[in-house]
Amino acid sequence: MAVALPPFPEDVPTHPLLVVDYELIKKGDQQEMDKLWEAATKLGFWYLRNHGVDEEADSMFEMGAETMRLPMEEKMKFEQGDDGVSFGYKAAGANAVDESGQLDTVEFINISKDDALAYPTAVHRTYPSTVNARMPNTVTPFIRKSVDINNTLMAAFNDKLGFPKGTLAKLHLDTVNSCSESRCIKNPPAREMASDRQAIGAHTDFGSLSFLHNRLGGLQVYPPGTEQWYYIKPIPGHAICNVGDALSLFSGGILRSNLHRVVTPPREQATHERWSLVFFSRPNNSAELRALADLSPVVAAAVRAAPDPAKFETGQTARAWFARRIKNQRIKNRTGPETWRASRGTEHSEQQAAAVSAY
Ligand SMILES: O=C(O)CCC(=O)C(=O)O
Ligand SMILES: [Fe+2]
Repeated sequence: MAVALPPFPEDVPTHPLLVVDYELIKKGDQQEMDKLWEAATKLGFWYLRNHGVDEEADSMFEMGAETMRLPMEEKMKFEQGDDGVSFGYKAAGANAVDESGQLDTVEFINISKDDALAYPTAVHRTYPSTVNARMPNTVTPFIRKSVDINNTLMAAFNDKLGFPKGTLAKLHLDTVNSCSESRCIKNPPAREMASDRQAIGAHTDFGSLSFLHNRLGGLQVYPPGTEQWYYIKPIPGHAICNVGDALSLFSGGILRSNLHRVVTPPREQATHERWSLVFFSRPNNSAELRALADLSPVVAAAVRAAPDPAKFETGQTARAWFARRIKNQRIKNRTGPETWRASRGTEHSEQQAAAVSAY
């Protein structure tokens, strides 16, 4: 990863994101809070600067590279399986990227927050030696800092949404099990695959907040009110944050969980390996995914104004929602287009259909 990477090209369709300063958010700066709110409600994506996690992220990329270099046979001992569990290793081609069953091209290693915080006790599962070796000095510190950042952002949303203090915090505890995890992702250079392949298919994130680090382009969003995919340009020192389904549901749709995907990096960047790193905050496993209208008049009004208020009553716990989505994107579980449809979250069905045919 020490190789110099070609710059992100100027001539591809790119969507700007608001830049939120984490230090200012921590200080409670009102203008910065307003910017965060605008970003989270309109597009659901923003850049985060001054987050202080660059060193830990670099070490996580090293851990990822060491892990992906292990023999396939070794990695497969830690494979995530087909039962809706995400923790562990996922090989390239294990997931569908669309209704037709095209295969994804990324391999990744997912490490549970619960396992990292309790290490060396295995709460959910064990990991490859390359992960264990870096658990105390790399993985756990990265996860701790990421949890802190996501919790701080969630506290800001909590107040703007009109919830009693600590409402979202209680739904995202470190003391109960959740599907929260870190993910280090490797996508091979384009010469090793057809360049029109999707690395990760169009999706909304399954949990509450995602904190993403990438170096090369390839991430694209499908903004509301458009009918096109746009690249998000990676900017050094800027993480990319986005809202997932759970926060969108808790907030009665006020916070936006937007459709995105990963494709081959643009132009000259395509011939390079693409690495990315995410920390996903997800609710307590037992949390029910529904609009918390009883806890906030703001959310209650949003639900009343929604064209289809019933969609905020999922009848599913965070754990069940997540397992359903993971399980139905696994290619081994595919029976037909209905399996892909069963893997969907809060994606707008019309927007989803337009996005897939626009590819
Ligand atoms: O690799 C990226 O830039 C984004 C990854 C992503 O969207 C995901 O893993 O959910
Ligand atoms: Fe995502």
